[in-house]
Amino acid sequence: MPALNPDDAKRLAAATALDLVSSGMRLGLGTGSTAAHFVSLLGERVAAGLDVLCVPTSERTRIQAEELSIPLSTLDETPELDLTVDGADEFDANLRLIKGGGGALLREKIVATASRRMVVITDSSKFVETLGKFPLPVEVNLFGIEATRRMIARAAAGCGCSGEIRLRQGADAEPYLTDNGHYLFDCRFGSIIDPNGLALALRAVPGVVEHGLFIGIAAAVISAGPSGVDVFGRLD
Ligand SMILES: O=C(CO)[C@H](O)[C@H](O)COP(=O)(O)O
Repeated sequence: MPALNPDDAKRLAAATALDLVSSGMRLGLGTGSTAAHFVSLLGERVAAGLDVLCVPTSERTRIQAEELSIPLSTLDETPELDLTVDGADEFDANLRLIKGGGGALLREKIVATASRRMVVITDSSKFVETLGKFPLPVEVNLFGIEATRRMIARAAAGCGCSGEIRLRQGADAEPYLTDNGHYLFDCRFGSIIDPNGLALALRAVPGVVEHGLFIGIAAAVISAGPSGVDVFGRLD
């Protein structure tokens, strides 16, 4: 097989996930460049007659899906979904993920958890032995963020956390605001030896709305790279 560049690999993973979709399904649509490939390919299938109803995980994805005339719903109208397909910033062999690089982790986690199955699509560079090279996004309420930042650092004692507020891209250096009106801390914990323990500790901080550790949520990861497609977990 000829070498794949990362974007081709993302599209290949997305195309593989599309095989899991059939008419009548209610789908969660992820956020990010890999998920955007899936939405684009899904749009082609919808134009050819595929009948699906989709819940987007971000305004960005909603706009893309709307432009492609993909039928959309909200989680309030459609609270149970068959399948969510989304990207990830990192995954390990136990299907644990870091998500939120695109800023949509809260809706992504709500939508994925409301789905019978979550299937992750990535290029193979996202595989890690130990989570934590990618800074963990933590969505926080705007009230008392310095206090919250200190509590996160204490909660992650031993991880050597330094959390930085994510800024909008561009020159204004204003904090990035999520679709839900919150800030994000990008937390450098180093190697996350105990993801379950860290997840529990973060949830115990009152100002933390949600964090980007997805544990026990993904059923499978479709990872595409130079050697083709690898599937971690089960697709059925
Ligand atoms: O979690 C996410 C958005 O919040 C994305 O799925 C994650 O950042 C991966 O993005 P990409 O597919 O662009 O590499």
